[in-house]
Formats: sequence, C-alpha cells, structure tokens
Amino acid sequence: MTAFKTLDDIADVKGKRVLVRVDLNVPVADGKVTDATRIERVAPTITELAGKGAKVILLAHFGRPKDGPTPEFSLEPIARATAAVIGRPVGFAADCIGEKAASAVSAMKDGDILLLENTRFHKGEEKNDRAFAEALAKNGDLYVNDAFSAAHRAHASTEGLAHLLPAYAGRTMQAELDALEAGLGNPKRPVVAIVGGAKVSTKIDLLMNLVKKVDALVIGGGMANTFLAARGTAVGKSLAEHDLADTAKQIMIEAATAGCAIILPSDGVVAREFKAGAASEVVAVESIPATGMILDVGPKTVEKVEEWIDRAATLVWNGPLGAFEIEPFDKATVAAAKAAAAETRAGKLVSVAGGGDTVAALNHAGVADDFTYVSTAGGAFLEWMEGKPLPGVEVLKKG
Ligand SMILES: Nc1ncnc2c1ncn2[C@@H]1O[C@H](COP(=O)(O)OP(=O)(O)O)[C@@H](O)[C@H]1O
Ligand SMILES: O=C(OP(=O)(O)O)[C@H](O)COP(=O)(O)O
Repeated sequence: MTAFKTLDDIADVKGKRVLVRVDLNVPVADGKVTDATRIERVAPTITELAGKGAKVILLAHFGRPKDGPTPEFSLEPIARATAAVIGRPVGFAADCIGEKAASAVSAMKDGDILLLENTRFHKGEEKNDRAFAEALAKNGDLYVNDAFSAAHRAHASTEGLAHLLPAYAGRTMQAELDALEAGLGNPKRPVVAIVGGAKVSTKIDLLMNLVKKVDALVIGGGMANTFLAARGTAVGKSLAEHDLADTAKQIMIEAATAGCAIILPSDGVVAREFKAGAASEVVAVESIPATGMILDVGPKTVEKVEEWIDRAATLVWNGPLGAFEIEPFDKATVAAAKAAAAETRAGKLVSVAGGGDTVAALNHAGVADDFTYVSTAGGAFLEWMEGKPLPGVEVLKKG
C-alpha cells in the first residue's frame, strides 16, 4: 500500500487544469534529444491524464541557466520531442508564469497538453520562493509530481507547489518509490548491494548508510582500490584516494558492527595505460605491479559477486565494477549485470539499479530491461540510497 496520493485518488479530473512536474532534463546534441528515456518514463502519466480529459500543463527545468531566459536552455525543442514520444500534439508557452502562460492555458481544451518554458528562467524556482510558486499555482487546479529525478531539489515546482494545490504522485514517481521501498525500505532478505564507480569521496554517505541496511556490500570500481590500500594492499598506479584510508576503515568497522559482509576484489585486471585495447593481465590484488592500474575486478572476484547475486533476494546497484566504457575493462560489470538479469528473469531476485553511469553500463550489457527497476535518477537515487529525505517526496506523503 503506497503512502502517497496517486492518480487513483483523483476523483474526477475531466476539465481540470493539472500542473504536472516532469523531468525533461534530457541529453541534447545539435538540437536533437539523444536519449528520450526520461520522456518515455513520464509519458504514461501525461497520456492517462489527457485521456481522462484533463488539461495537462507540464512544468520542467532544463539545464542550469544562471542568467534568466537563454535560448540554449529553452524547452521548446523538448516540446516537439515529447509530442513525438507520446504521439499527440504538445503545445508550448514561452513562459511558465504571467500573461504568456495564462493565455496559453486559457486556450486549452480538455485533453490538451501544454509544456511551459523552463522554470529555472525565474530565480524564484531554485529559491523555492512562495510568490513564484503562487504564480505557478494560478494556472492549475491540481498538482502532480512525476519527477523523482528532481525530487532531491526543494524548488518551487518540485516542493513549494505541493503546499498550494492538492498534490499527487504521478505514475513514474509511484513506480520509483515502490521499487525503492522494495529495494531498501522493506526488502526481502538477504539484501546485497553492489557499489562501484570511480571514487569513495562521492559516495561516503551512501556506503555508511548501506552497511547498516544490507547483508552484504560488494565494493568494486576505482573505489575498491581505496579500501584495498586502507587495509595495506599496494595498488600501484590505480585510482585510489589514499587520504580517505581512515574513512574506508571506519566504513569497514561500521559494517562489522552491523553484521554486513564486505566483499572486496581478490583479483584485478591490470593495465599500464587507460585506453581501449590496452594490454592487460589478471593479477591477484596482493601482486599488483607498481606501474600497473586496476581497471576492472578480475574473474575470481566476479565468481564471488555472482555467488552473492545468486544468494540474494534483493539487489541494489550503483556504480560499475570497472572502467566499463573501455574494452576489455567492461567484463566484470557485464558479467554481474547478466547474472543479476538472469536471476531476476527467473523470479528469484528483486533488482534495483540507478545512477547515470550504472544505467549506461546496464544498457551496454543489454540487460537494463530485465532488471526489476532501473531508476532514471542520478543525484536523487543516490540521496535516497544515502537515507536522506527527498523534499519533493516528503511533501507528497499522505497527511
Ligand atoms: N577501476 C577503475 N579505475 C578508474 N575508473 C573507474 C574504475 N572503475 C570504474 N571507474 C569509473 O567510474 C565511473 C562511474 O562511476 P560513477 O559516476 O560513480 O557511477 P554512477 O554515475 O552510476 O553513480 C565510470 O566512468 C568508470 O570508468
Ligand atoms: O538530471 C538531473 O540530475 P541527475 O543527472 O543527477 O539525475 C535532474 O534533472 C536534476 O537536475 P539538477 O542536478 O540540475 O538539479
């Protein structure tokens, strides 16, 4: 039972003006959207509301404009991309408040969809300014937030508006929250977390929170080197944050106290250069050459990771096990992703993954669709995994 009001709680939406906060912060190159995943994720909420006869008014930010309206940060091209994804016309208004927004909204018919210009063109958005939120609220009867990936921001369109209008979680927000609840809120045990990526420094809070919640934590990627070095293993020229040795030790102590097993690499794929096709060898972590860099975890470690995936009932994953963008250092990440996908397909595992590079790695392995849930959020997913309350989510909780 979800703890949020959802679209199912709206009695009659026909003819209502529904302000829907979506995350359309999508990658664009040469004016074209290069990955429409975020648009695809919010399409169900938009089409459901429009199909029920609501006037669907989309609010979104794009990039981080600092100087008010700038063409490079305009949402206008994204309106066309959204129309292409949902297969219905999407109007566009050149401002999200004031006369331009009001006249575009008043011209809407039931079932119409309108995208308002970048909310961050107004300073009040990021300041969560009450007057700006009120100006946004003038154009709506109801508020739906379907932008989980922006929910770690306490901005006017992600948080402030929910205090001013009846507020509901959209379908993607609902799916995301349900998946995260299944992943860490009230998970089936044992729970295994895989955390990789480049650095410990960006994920200290995440690691500290996870060791208290999961039964086993697999540490891979560049950050594993920091842990290996902290326990006295020489890691050669590998990426490692030696100044974080004490932090790494503290995380291991917290894990031992909480009864969380820590799985560190026992072998690595070592190269002298960080480039595609570089000569590499598999080396036990006790024998890393002084001039070598660990760019992936080795096959023995992969076997261990696969055993833990096999044992797990729930898997949460953030960060690749190696420098997966460069072959052959993608092998461990691909193998672990395939193992998790197979267990999930067999109905033996709930698998939840998130993070920009993690999603790219799962796509690279060709298994993103096999996971129980893959979050489109980067920062918000991490903050949620760190155990931090997300302002855009907190405000939706049923009173
Ligand atoms: N052993 C390694 N040495 C250097 N970089 C690594 C290593 N393993 C992984 N990485 C890098 O970590 C990056 C991804 O980490 P991160 O940004 O934390 O992931 P996410 O975006 O999913 O949170 C990738 O660019 C990858 O190349
Ligand atoms: O793309 C986003 O962040 P993400 O890449 O961390 O998921 C969100 O749209 C939030 O954008 P912001 O980090 O500029 O507030």
